[in-house]
Amino acid sequence: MTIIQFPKDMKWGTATASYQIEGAAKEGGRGISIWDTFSKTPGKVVNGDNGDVACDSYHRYEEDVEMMKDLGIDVYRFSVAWPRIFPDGTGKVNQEGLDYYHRLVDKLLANGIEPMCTLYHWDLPQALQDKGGWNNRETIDAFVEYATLMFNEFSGKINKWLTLNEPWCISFLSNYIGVHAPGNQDLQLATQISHHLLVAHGKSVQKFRELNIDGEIGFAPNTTWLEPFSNRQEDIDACNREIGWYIEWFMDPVFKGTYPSFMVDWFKKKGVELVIEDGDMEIISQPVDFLGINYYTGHIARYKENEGLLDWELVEMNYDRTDIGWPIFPDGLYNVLTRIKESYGDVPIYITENGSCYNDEPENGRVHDTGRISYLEQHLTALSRAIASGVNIKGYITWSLMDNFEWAEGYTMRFGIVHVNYRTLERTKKDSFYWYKQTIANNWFES
Ligand SMILES: N=NNCCOCCOc1ccc(-c2cn(C[C@@H]3NC[C@@H](O)[C@H]3O)nn2)cc1
Repeated sequence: MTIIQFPKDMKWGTATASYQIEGAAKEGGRGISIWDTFSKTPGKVVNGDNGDVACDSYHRYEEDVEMMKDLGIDVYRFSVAWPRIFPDGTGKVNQEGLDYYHRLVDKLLANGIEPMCTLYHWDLPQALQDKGGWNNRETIDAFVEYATLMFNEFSGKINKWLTLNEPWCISFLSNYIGVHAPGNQDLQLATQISHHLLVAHGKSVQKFRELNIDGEIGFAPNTTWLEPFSNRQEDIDACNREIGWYIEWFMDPVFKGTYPSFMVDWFKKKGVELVIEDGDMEIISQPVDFLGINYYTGHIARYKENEGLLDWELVEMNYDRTDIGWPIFPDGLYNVLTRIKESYGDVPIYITENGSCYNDEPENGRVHDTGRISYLEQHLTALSRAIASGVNIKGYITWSLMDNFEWAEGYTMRFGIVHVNYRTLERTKKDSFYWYKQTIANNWFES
């Protein structure tokens, strides 16, 4: 047996997001989001599931914070529903919305848990989408207005802020691949949106500095890893294009002030013409205090001419898979983190999402999610290797505290360390909850 030990100042946490857990979609003055619209569009979400009730965390947040207290976490990463604050996206502020997040944050602080707030986790006010959404540069200004209000309202209570969650999902998954809201399938549109998102990120960081807000700010790109099937340059290049679509496309602008030329050239070949206004890249490359990294899975791949957007295909290597079908590929987490360190230096990193889908159900009041424990062991081992190789890891935040609305998969895919009965809303701590609790208490685990 091996002891996997973590640094003494390691922070441990859990993550959720507003649309996925809150419910109360028509309460407290909340406006409509693009996920309310998308989930109610036939065929978009499995079983026609939606976030009207979800985990009802809007009403049950006190119980949820008490579970976090029992878990012993240092930090809770949640997101704010923009439509609860600005029901029309901009203009009139909804005080009931602010009051809800004050109740949540106050409960966290009273229990010694640090709030980490994600400002945008995909639930754009529909009113803004009706005016072009992220393709309209006015949405950038609306985001800065929203961020400014939140910075001022919660200054002194919230000290860790994330501007955007998974800009690759917001832009490409939602506007090119089209499986997330608003469901467009247009590469030019998606690429331009990715740029507007980065400008919105940079402008809100600028505002954070101007307001002299006490705390730290970053953003949370999602990442993936493709291992080349051979050492042929065409296989290596193909894998670098997919990895670069998630990592360099979003991190080079923030940390280097430019888009990666190998990706710009590739997108240009696909007919994309990015419109960059004077000053955009200077705004985007505002220094951040930390980087959130989300990682779930990786693959083996090789070059295949004219295959998909980036000319690669999967090579099936019969890796174990979680219940959502994603290969279990912990070395990918190590590879992503060391690539980021090599490219961008000693930027402080929180793993802001890492977790697995296992759909185990309760048996006699227990949920024996052994697969999730194994996934955590493997990925925390990879994380400890990255720390040993010098990556500046400040904390690990697992996705997710509880089962919740998994976007296009609805409630069919469970990522929580706490089981949720969606009929009764009863919470049941899974075996992985108790494993994670012990790991947090020890700051080590036996593998
Ligand atoms: N690359 N080419 N793809 C081609 C075809 O893709 C089809 C589907 O793709 C994807 C890619 C990525 C995801 C995904 C989901 N989560 C989990 C959430 N993270 C934020 C939090 O809210 C969690 O719920 N993270 N990532 C889903 C679907």
